[in-house]
Amino acid sequence: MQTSPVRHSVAQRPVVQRPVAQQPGWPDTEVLRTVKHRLAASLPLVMPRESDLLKHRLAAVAEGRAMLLQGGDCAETLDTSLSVMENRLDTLSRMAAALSGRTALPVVVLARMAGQYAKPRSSAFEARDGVTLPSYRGESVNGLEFTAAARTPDPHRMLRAHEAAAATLNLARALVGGSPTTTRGHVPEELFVSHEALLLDYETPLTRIDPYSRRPYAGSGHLLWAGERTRDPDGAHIAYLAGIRNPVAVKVGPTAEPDELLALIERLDPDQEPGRLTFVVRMGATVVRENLPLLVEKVAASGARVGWVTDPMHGNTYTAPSGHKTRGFDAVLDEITGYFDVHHALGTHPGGIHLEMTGEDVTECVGGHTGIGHDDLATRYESACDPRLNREQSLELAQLVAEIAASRRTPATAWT
Ligand SMILES: O=C[C@H](O)[C@H](O)COP(=O)(O)O
Ligand SMILES: C=C(OP(=O)(O)O)C(=O)O
Repeated sequence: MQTSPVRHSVAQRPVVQRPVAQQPGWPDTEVLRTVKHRLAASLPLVMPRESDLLKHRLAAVAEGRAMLLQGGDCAETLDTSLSVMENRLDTLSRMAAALSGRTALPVVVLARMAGQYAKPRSSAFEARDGVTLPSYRGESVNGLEFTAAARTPDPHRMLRAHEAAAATLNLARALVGGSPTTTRGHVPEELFVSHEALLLDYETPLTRIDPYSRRPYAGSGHLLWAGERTRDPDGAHIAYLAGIRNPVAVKVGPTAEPDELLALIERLDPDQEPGRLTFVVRMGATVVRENLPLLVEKVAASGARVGWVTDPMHGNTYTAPSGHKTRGFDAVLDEITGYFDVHHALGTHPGGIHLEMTGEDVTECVGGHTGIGHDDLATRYESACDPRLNREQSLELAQLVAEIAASRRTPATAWT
């Protein structure tokens, strides 16, 4: 019989009563309560010692001795397949090899996977042809189909998401542990998983007390992050992240002020624990050079030891004439270049990259050497939410980032 040393859920203990942004309006609180009890009784997906190991690896990123490659779907679906998993891991592995080969730094691979089932939305509702329904918020909340039935939030979906996460992680671990003759292509040597800690009704029941350290850890993934829309230092998401011992990250958008980052550091990393906190900058190519320097300067001056990473996707989204949400490869590259330039000028370590990407040949982002244009978007647009770089675009970008990183060495980067 499988036993787990981490089985005491803290699900029913309210972390703190605070405003909770971006939560679904569950129609039936009794069903919600039952589902939370079932999640609380289920096995965790990851173990505290694995999260501690990731924290240790991320300390090397924060200290300029390693780079982070974080990537995966915008919104995972429940129907992933073996070949999609293999292609994703193979692509991540090749990207890591490109980064590592050119910079001579180890690369920590952190998949957006096995938990990326909940999405924050700009608008709570979507209107089509005079019909208004709740926006799609990810597979753990409601369905993508534009019908009232599919769009009504259903707490049972959290159980299905948990099952899908377990199956995904199980397969990923098998692929990572498998020999090259039993798996197709490359796999990262060591794999960690991450997702946005958006749905507190999912995260809280899966939070467990580690019997060894007696401290709470998220059992749903190795690293959890707070998004741009839920990073209020006084909000419930930051209170939740403050209460767990996993490594955590926070997205930093164009409106972020130095004082907000200092407040986040105070809440999330008061002991200045190496690897505990990473800031993921997603400002947009047009503002990163202007807005980022002050933030990095003020954080560095505070003595905090956070890691910095660029997410060049979320600040560069626009709607193509066909109506598809898309991102341009050139803007993505421009934001990365600006981000590395800022760190180079300040003598700080740029840390790495966070991407929405897939190993499939989808047509969701435009540009890159294969020349995907607006007219191609409809050919294979499969994302349930935001557009991802496809396999060729991801590999091309990794080569270019490796060149940028290698040509902008900073004193804070412990180059060999
Ligand atoms: O991945 C991200 C968010 O959920 C997304 O960018 C929000 O998209 P929206 O502006 O279409 O709601
Ligand atoms: C929603 C996301 O990003 P952000 O919070 O930066 O908008 C995301 O990474 O899925």
